[in-house]
Amino acid sequence: MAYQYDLFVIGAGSGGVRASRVAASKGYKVAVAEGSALGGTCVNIGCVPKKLFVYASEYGHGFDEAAGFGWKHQGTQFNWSVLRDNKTKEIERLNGIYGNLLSNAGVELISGYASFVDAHTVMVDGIMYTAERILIAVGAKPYIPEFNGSDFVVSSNEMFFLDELPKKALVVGGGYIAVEFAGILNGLGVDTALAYRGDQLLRGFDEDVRAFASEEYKKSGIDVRLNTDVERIELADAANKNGARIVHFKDGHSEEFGLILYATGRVPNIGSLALEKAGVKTGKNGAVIIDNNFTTSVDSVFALGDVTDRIQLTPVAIKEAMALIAYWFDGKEVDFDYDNIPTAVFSQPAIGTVGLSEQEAEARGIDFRVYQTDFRPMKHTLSGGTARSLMKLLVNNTDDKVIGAHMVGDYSGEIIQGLGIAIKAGATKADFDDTVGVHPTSAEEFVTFSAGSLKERK
Ligand SMILES: Cc1cc2nc3c(=O)[nH]c(=O)nc-3n(C[C@H](O)[C@H](O)[C@H](O)COP(=O)(O)OP(=O)(O)OC[C@H]3O[C@@H](n4cnc5c(N)ncnc54)[C@H](O)[C@@H]3O)c2cc1C
Ligand SMILES: NC(=O)c1ccc[n+]([C@@H]2O[C@H](COP(=O)([O-])OP(=O)(O)OC[C@H]3O[C@@H](n4cnc5c(N)ncnc54)[C@H](O)[C@@H]3O)[C@@H](O)[C@H]2O)c1
Repeated sequence: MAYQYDLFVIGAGSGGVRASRVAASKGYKVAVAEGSALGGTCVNIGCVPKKLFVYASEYGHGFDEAAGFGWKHQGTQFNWSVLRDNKTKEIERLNGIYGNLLSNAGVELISGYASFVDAHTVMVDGIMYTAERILIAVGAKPYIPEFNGSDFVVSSNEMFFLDELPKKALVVGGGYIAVEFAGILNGLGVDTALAYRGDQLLRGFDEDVRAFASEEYKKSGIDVRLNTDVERIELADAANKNGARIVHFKDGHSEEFGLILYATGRVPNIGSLALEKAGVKTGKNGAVIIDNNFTTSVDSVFALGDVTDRIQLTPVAIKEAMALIAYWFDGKEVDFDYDNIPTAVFSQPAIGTVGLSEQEAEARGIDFRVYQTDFRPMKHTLSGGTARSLMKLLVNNTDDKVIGAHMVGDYSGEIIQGLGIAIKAGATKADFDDTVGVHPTSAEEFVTFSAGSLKERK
């Protein structure tokens, strides 16, 4: 049977743009449907605007720190609408670039939300499109638990377009988004509380990293409240929907906040797809079930990125798209390595991590040793700041290979990328030791760890 397209991609986000553009450049006839702005979550309401906000909020601390270096200024003023609108202009510029990338590659862009008609047909705005292959790359959306007053909270989506910044905010959650936005708000001068229901923030990260980061967040001015859960929320003035909210916590105390951000996870964004019409099976939280080659329960339908609920990171969605392209065009079975994915949390201070945490290495029964240090970064000898940095290296005793690297401190995200290459290439502790340090940097600690830094493990 002849189809209109070789490939129809649903969603022009991180994974969908890469897959459609590369497939078209290799000769496929490709269309991509996008219901919102080009570039998806990362470009519009994720990584990129978030990082711009992080830069903005770092200045909030920078003015204070500058005095020790001789700078004097007469007070400071922050204008939220300037930041918000400059950010939006930059994102619109990026939307244009994504449009050009797609059209230059010969991809047909169809504006609107697509839904399945059958295993080879989708519909957008009442028009049917047939394709030999259909790729689901619709990403994820915020999950907010339902409770009395959950209508009075916002998700990260709204944080990028607020009319104004509140004086006092509550962030609920303990993952990437919660700690990043708590840092942003705090740096921009908002009195910020971060409430997490568990014992410690950032579940899944190395325990030393979690404890250290949490202390640093407190030092930076965030009111970190662990073992804290919200019972219900109400408007302070029922007639003013945009006004203050009163949060009633489960421990019985109540408090007023101008804004409440729920950063309680993200779930696959399958609501508009009518997957059942194609027979595509889903699992927990609606994640599209795929095999190693990103093929769903239906041979002609594929899925990648956040909608599969594996690792929700932009470079992962992009790499998955490239692996799928190699599978389609070179017949190469996919062997995607989900180990050793470097990642950064752009909190303040930032966290960089790659490889195993101490707890994961223990759980795998590996015989390993840990080098660890924490120190006052050179900048703070004059800044008056009290922030410290943490660095940690895990080494397998059997073959001397470095199996994990973790850092809390300025530039962690930048530093961890290089360590990711070394660990992926199988570098040993001896290779790290043989590498000449870059002086004076924090990063050089990773190549100068000696027996004196060995951690005594329980
Ligand atoms: C606040 C925040 C900060 C983040 N920061 C980082 C970071 O710093 N680094 C990092 O690596 N990752 C970060 N992420 C995660 C990253 O954004 C995602 O992992 C990545 O965007 C996933 O790409 P994707 O292609 O799976 O989906 P997306 O990029 O979400 O793209 C999916 C697209 O599909 C469209 N769509 C949905 N349904 C339909 C339909 N039926 N028809 C047509 N189009 C549809 C959507 O509008 C969207 O444009 C962040 C996420 C958030 C929310
Ligand atoms: N820098 C980055 O690379 C970056 C930044 C932001 C997001 N992301 C990606 O996006 C994903 C989603 O981020 P996220 O922070 O929303 O999710 P997350 O899964 O990292 O964290 C969700 C948090 O909400 C808590 N939670 C869940 N249900 C709750 C409830 N009912 N009440 C109170 N707390 C609850 C969880 O315990 C957890 O601490 C991340 O896992 C990450 O992969 C990456």
